[in-house]
Amino acid sequence: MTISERLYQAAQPVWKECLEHPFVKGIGDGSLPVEHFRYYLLQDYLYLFDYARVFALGIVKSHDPKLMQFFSKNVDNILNGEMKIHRSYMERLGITEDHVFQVKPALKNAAYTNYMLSVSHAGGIAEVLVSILACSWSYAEIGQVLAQKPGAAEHPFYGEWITGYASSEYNSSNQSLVTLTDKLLEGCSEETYQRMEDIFVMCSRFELDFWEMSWRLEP
Ligand SMILES: Cc1ncc(CN)c(N)n1
Repeated sequence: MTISERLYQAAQPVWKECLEHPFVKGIGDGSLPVEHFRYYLLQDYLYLFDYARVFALGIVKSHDPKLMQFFSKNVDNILNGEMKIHRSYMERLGITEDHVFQVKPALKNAAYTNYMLSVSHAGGIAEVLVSILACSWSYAEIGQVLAQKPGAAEHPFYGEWITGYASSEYNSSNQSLVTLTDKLLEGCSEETYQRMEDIFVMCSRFELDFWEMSWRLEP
């Protein structure tokens, strides 16, 4: 098995809980109350700024110009790509960016982003990659699974979120992270792999926490 296949298998029990979470199922069948999604949208917009900072640490920690360009492109993909989904919903919900910046990150949101930033500051490129990979990959999987539900991608409100994360653009960006992770960690010691798996599974658990936090509208 490749490194990424081992990581994927290690996180499957948690990702299965994410796919079965009522918040995620509510997006898939259109039953999610909009106020829950509104809460999630605000928290996730704040989250993505820190997520972009983790990618920026990849630039700081790289000595290979090609790697710096890779991480720089991903910072742009978030700030000017993925966040377009959020800005579109903000417009539909009448939320200004000024309002978003008055919102405080919820406890579990701050815990997640500070964990990713902490392991990435302390570690090297590999730690940066595996801390962002659970985020990127779990959403690619959720997007693909929800898009296969009859009518889900056509839902007048949640369809845009589903098609965004099921898009070939998002999935090819995710695949580039998977490929780079396998390349950088190929032949690593079992001790190094275990350290990476611990980070990947921890971030997967934070992903599940983020859905639960959004379902319960937690402060
Ligand atoms: C909490 C979270 N995790 C992952 C993603 C997908 N980049 C996201 N937008 N938000």
